[in-house]
Amino acid sequence: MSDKLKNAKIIFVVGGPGSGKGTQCEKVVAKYGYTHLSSGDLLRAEVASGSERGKQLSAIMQKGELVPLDTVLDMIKEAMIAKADVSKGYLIDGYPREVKQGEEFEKKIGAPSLLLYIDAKSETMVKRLMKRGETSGRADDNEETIKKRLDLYYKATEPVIAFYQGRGIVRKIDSEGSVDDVFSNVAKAIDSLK
Ligand SMILES: Nc1ncnc2c1ncn2[C@H]1C[C@H](O)[C@@H](COP(=O)(O)OP(=O)(O)O)O1
Ligand SMILES: [Mg+2]
Repeated sequence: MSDKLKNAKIIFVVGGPGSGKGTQCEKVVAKYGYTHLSSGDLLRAEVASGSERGKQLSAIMQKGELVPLDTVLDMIKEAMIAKADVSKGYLIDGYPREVKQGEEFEKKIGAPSLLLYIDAKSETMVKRLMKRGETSGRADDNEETIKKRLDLYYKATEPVIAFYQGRGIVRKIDSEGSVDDVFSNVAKAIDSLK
């Protein structure tokens, strides 16, 4: 465990692609002063840098697969430490994608006090992603890759939710409603932490 992050408040934000994780996290940042770290955004930044590591990541991400665990975790940890002095807490968005990732996170960084499970129907997620794809420029926002990402989500990530349910830290948030309606429930869950 890292010293600088010893007392950090950590929230895992888990949900399918297009469920609205990023959208809700931005609102939490604005209201609570948390630091939002999206593992996907960190990885895409690495790809954009043109580094050798970025090139390898790019190939994996275009196929809709998961990148190696250590790579993601190192990037998250570096980003957390960089914000340790100013952050009220951390939203870890899109991670853990599988149970093993959660276990490694806890070994290297610390334990989450809450898991926000952003839940939308798969038709809703597909619809939102196709719309996002019109402007996002994301290589994985296309019909074929979306389908793979959803399959992988149900297979690998749903067990993550079950795992943390066992610890009693999961708050399930219905994400079918408007952005503001969803956020009012997100805010309740975060308020319940204090
Ligand atoms: N409650 C909501 N209602 C309608 N559209 C929403 C929504 N939450 C998010 N969206 C839109 C914004 C994006 O274009 C798209 C995916 O949202 P996102 O926040 O990028 O999802 P994620 O980060 O979970 O992949 O859906
Ligand atoms: Mg996102």
